Amino acid sequence: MSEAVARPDVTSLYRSDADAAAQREAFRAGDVPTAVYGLGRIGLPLSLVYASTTGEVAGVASDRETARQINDGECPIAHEPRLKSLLRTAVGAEALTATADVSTVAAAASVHVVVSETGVRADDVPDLSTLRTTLRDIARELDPGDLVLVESAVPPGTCQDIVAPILEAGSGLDKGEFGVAACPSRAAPGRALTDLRGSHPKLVGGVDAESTRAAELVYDELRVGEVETVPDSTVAECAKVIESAYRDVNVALANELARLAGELGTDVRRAIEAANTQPHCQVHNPGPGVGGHALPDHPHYLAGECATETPLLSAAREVNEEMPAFTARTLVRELAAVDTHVEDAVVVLFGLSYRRAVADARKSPALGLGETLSRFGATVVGVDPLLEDFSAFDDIYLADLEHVGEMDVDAAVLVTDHDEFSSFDWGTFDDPIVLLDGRDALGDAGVPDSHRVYTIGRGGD
Ligand SMILES: NC(=O)C1=CN([C@@H]2O[C@H](COP(=O)(O)OP(=O)(O)OC[C@H]3O[C@@H](n4cnc5c(N)ncnc54)[C@H](O)[C@@H]3O)[C@@H](O)[C@H]2O)C=CC1
Ligand SMILES: CC(=O)N[C@@H]1[C@@H](OP(=O)(O)OP(=O)(O)OC[C@H]2O[C@@H](n3ccc(=O)[nH]c3=O)[C@H](O)[C@@H]2O)O[C@H](C(=O)O)[C@@H](O)[C@@H]1O
Repeated sequence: MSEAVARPDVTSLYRSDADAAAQREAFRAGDVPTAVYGLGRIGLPLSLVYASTTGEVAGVASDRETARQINDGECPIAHEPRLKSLLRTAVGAEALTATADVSTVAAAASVHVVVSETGVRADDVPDLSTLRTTLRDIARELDPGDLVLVESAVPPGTCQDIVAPILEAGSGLDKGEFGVAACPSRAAPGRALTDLRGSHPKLVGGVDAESTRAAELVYDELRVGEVETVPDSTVAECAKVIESAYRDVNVALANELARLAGELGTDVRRAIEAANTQPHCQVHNPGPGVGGHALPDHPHYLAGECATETPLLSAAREVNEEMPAFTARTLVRELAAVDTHVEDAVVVLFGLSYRRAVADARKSPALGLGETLSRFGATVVGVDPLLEDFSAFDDIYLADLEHVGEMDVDAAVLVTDHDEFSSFDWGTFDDPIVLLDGRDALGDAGVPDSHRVYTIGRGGD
């Protein structure tokens, strides 16, 4: 008869005496108590990935009602494939327990995963206030051997200069008694679970080598995809915001080129497509603006504290921020071409969220476009079949997709290319209208010849 082998008692990972195999086994078995702080668009899917790996995770929600919802198996995040069913399974198996009681969870956990929201203030200075509060809560309960993993996007240097000092000050521990690593989330809403599991490598960089090692071990267990360790936490933080800056600059190039379409008298989208057949050329798509919390904010994280100027990043931001106004001016010109003054016009914005397939209006191009057209005197109506929170749009009228075709309108702007619009029958607008396609996505339903069409980057009829 074989004797049962006692599992070594491994409850924390940083500077653990146990060998790597025992640490991995303990982590997978749920013996290393883990907490995820922030159950939002990224935190909730991430906590479920942790839960399905370890069988036991505590999730900290912003308030009791959200915690109750999650514990009842109700999913507060919509339009995220497989999230609902995974949540029900995890809650049913008691693999995820949500609470708003940060202290109790922090006291019990030895791996602390921080997914608090970060952003910029109105003056574009990075706003880490929620992250700091979360860290102070964790610090009060921090024990030797604990590991703090920062998934939030942050300015380079944050783990070294802000996270570790807050944890030291609040815990009375010294650096080297606990671990800290930047493990920035690179997941995109709409495919969060797939991305978190491993569509692309997970970047992991610690404030010291032992933090990197322990963080690598965690993500190796969590993911089917590769884990890429980088020299330190600042490299990991920097890489994350470089990705957004690259995309912002690239889209700015596309938008600047698109603005030349009229004067060049050519289809710039087609030219970009042709240029991109050269593998070294990967120009992105022009559009009515760049929104969300990543591309507009992260360039400010990169150089905000540096004395060296970054004119390219600033110019890209300016070009992209100007796109809603460019779109509004283009619409005014197209309306004038059919003898309609903008102040007499009813204009419908199709898509209010910042990009396709998300229910999120943060920094959406539709905000600036709606404001500008309203300021010009137009009556602005918005339609978005995905969005649930329209509070940012209190100065425009709202309509639903089923009935908007019955309205008497002068123009429509396709701001966001939600799939739901691809089968919209533009012929339901009986009278000819101006149709401004911001995304080159008018769909399969055909556009009656009587409508006047202008596509950003391609030009007009
Ligand atoms: N949404 C996205 O596309 C991506 C976001 N990220 C980064 O992930 C971080 C989180 O972003 P999202 O999930 O989009 O934010 P979110 O706003 O959807 O979720 C954050 C949630 O966590 C709660 N929260 C924060 N700290 C908490 C604490 N200590 N205790 C309890 N609740 C707490 C907030 O109240 C909020 O409900 C940000 O730094 C963001 O830059 C990274 C990749 C993609
Ligand atoms: C390619 C991708 O999905 N990048 C991520 C990005 O997600 P985000 O939701 O901000 O989407 P995005 O596709 O970059 O779009 C941002 C904005 O830029 C606009 N946009 C984007 C690409 C393009 O060719 N043209 C364009 O106008 C979009 O319409 C949107 O308004 O930011 C996420 C984040 O950091 O929050 C990051 O994790 C994701 O990997």
